[in-house]
Amino acid sequence: MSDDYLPGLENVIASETNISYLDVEKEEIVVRGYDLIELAQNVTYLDIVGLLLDGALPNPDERDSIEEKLREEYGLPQNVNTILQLLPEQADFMDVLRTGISAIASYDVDLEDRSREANTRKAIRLLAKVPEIVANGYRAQTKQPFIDPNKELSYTANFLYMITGRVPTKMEEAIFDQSLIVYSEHEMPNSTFAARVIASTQSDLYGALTGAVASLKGTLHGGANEAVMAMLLEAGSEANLEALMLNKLSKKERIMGFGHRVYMKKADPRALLMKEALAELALDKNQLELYNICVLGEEVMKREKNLHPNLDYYAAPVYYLLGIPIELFTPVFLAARTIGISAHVIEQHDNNRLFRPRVHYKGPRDLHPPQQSGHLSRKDEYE
Ligand SMILES: CC(=O)SCCNC(=O)CCNC(=O)[C@H](O)C(C)(C)COP(=O)(O)OP(=O)(O)OC[C@H]1O[C@@H](n2cnc3c(N)ncnc32)[C@H](O)[C@@H]1OP(=O)(O)O
Ligand SMILES: O=C([O-])CC(=O)C(=O)O
Repeated sequence: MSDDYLPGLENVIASETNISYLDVEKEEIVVRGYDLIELAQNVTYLDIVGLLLDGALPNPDERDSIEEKLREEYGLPQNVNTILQLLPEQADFMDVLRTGISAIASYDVDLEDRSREANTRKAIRLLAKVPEIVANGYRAQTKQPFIDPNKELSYTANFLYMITGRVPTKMEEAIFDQSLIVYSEHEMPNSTFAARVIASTQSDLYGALTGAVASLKGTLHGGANEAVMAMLLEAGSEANLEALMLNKLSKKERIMGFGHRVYMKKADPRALLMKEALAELALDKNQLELYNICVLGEEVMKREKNLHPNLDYYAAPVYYLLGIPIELFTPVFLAARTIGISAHVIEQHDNNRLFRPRVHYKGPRDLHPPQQSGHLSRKDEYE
């Protein structure tokens, strides 16, 4: 047994993978051989779905076929919608999503089949249904009618439409699609690791994704995008944001949306892309003040802590301007990441080794319980 202990498994290699790798030196997020940022600038989210599931970028016919399969899987069982409606009003939307994903598992006739073909079918089913759980979960909680998926719209436009009730403009659709790509896959974050750990017991994809939802909810991970928006709104102006951030830092509080376990003092390339998207969107929507506030926040953190923004910092205001309710920012992240996590679960099932690490035990040894007189041992009771 190795004696090395690295808290938080920092820099520990936990898997071999053909899916993705963060090459921090080259500032590249390698996804199946491509640079994720270059992909986000040139292809669509459904191309990424094909790439992650099949290992190669789909041609236009193959992409259409993926979209067709997704459309065939649109729709939630009525009972699942009822479950979403029965959750209490104060339910957190990541908990709603976790419940919804857990509930649809029981409707899958392939549930116990771990073959690549069955897992791929499950991944497509999840990709079709998770956006609807996100949208319906929100609509149920806010007492609004559900919006049926619109098969005339692209996968991406339909996702936004089910949330906001409005067909997005071409520009909004393109920016949302780009955000789904940059959120789609990121090597071995806590949520993907959680999913692989679960899958390594030969548990199913739905269970692994459900565990990943719980992981992603935390503010040190996906939950940061909602916390970022809360901070930006609380500030409301550049002057206030600087004061707010300095106050938090003086109290040794973390500023959400900054820092990263792997990038550390380097920039997250995805944040830079979302910053560009924010500039475009802010200009289009006459909201340049929001863009300027964000840029100032970035400058303050660079100056005070030499920390860069991560994806969540710039994705948050982008989602805000797209009209997505703040409580859905992290659920949308999970929806986008469903494909990456599915690819990891499939890879884990294809080449499995049970995760079962050891510990450095630091507790006491050689203690004994008090020997109570009159207390019958189980053996005595049966004699
Ligand atoms: C898409 C995503 O999930 S990206 C992550 C989203 N999460 C966030 O944005 C939450 C805010 N960020 C953080 O809490 C951290 O940067 C993490 C959790 C993402 C990474 O943390 P770790 O790798 O564990 O870094 P660690 O906690 O060791 O921090 C190193 C130093 O930077 C500081 N630091 C790191 N992030 C921040 C931050 N956001 N605000 C203030 N200080 C920070 C730490 O206080 C620490 O300082 P110290 O050495 O003086 O004690
Ligand atoms: O990689 C991580 O640890 C967190 C992250 O940025 C992501 O999941 O997108």
